[in-house]
Amino acid sequence: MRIIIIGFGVIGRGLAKVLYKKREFLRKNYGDFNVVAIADRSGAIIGEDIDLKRAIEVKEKSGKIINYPGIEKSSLEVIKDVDADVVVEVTPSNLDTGEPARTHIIESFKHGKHVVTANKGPLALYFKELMETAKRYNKIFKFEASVGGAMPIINLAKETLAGNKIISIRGILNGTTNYILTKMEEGLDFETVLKEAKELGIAETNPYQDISGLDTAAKIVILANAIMGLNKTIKDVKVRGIEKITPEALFLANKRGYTIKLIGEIVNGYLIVEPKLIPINSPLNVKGTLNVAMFETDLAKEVVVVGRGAGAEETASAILSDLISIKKMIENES
Ligand SMILES: NC(=O)C1=CN([C@@H]2O[C@H](COP(=O)(O)OP(=O)(O)OC[C@H]3O[C@@H](n4cnc5c(N)ncnc54)[C@H](OP(=O)(O)O)[C@@H]3O)[C@@H](O)[C@H]2O)C=CC1
Ligand SMILES: N[C@@H](CC=O)C(=O)O
Ligand code: NA
Repeated sequence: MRIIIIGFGVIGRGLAKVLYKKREFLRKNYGDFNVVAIADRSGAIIGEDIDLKRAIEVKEKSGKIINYPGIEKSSLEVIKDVDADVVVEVTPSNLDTGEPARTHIIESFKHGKHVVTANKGPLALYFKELMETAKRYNKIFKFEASVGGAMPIINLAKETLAGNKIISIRGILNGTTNYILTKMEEGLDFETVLKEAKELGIAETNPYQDISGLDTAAKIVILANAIMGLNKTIKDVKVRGIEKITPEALFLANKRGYTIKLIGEIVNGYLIVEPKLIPINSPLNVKGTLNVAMFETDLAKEVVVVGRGAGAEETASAILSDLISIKKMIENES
């Protein structure tokens, strides 16, 4: 499989590290996964035998992939010109415009590439358009990493819960805010923990998206559209974040047998994100960067999934599973 990586930040490099580290395991079990181009805002490297280890080192040391050395080529030129099977789109989620990812994804389909993304922006703003474009160009579009990181949720609903009517979903879908609330519950202050979250690489490029609840809002829009057949955008979500939650509030909640969690929920067609009091013994009371989702379904009844919602390797796990799934689909077709 020939792969183009657009975006070489925490997640792009995380995927490159996993493809490098597990290359023998992957070759033995699934065949070859060859990265033939990597692009960031400085330019791109293109080649049949890119040294992923060196590409990661150059990026981490200098911040620019062009120092590999690479060439001054835009992401769009890479998408159009490079022969590849799939584009992995992992640029920042822009929840106002969905760009540059929306254009990257559409141009990938138009130029014969399947797409795997972790980017919530275009999915939360232009879901219907992207799905229709993928269909028009007969391309596969997978985005498991966009909701809950490593936590299986989209593919779980589409495959293992296939045939079920998903009546409601509620859960914790943002690892950064859950990490912050967990550490504040241990007495640490907000600013200290937000700094830690950024250093862990779990926060958004613009962490306001995490704190404000907008990242969670984007994710419940993706779930509503992708697995509940609704047609929503982020503008349909009632959103409140954790800006006003203090260690004192958490302490008082704990004294009464509760904790406070940022909950996203889809129920009766309504999409809501807000901090909620959760009983200490609830399945929703998960810690750190963990995410949790509680499905209510007609046949399987209640289903709860838990997993790490953020992080380089964790998110790369979801991207890799989508890549493997596409590889199997295109090999079965040939
Ligand atoms: N971090 C996490 O745990 C998770 C993140 N995600 C999503 O994954 C995506 C990437 O996140 P993350 O890696 O953390 O973000 P980073 O900010 O670490 O990396 C973003 C990368 O995109 C590059 N980029 C920006 N604009 C362009 C462009 N026009 N063309 C090519 N490259 C571009 C940046 O380039 P440059 O380096 O030159 O600035 C950078 O390399 C986001 O959409 C995020 O929401 C999803 C799940 C988990
Ligand atoms: N910033 C996000 C990353 C994954 O989507 C989070 O903290 O969950
Ligand atoms: Na996921």
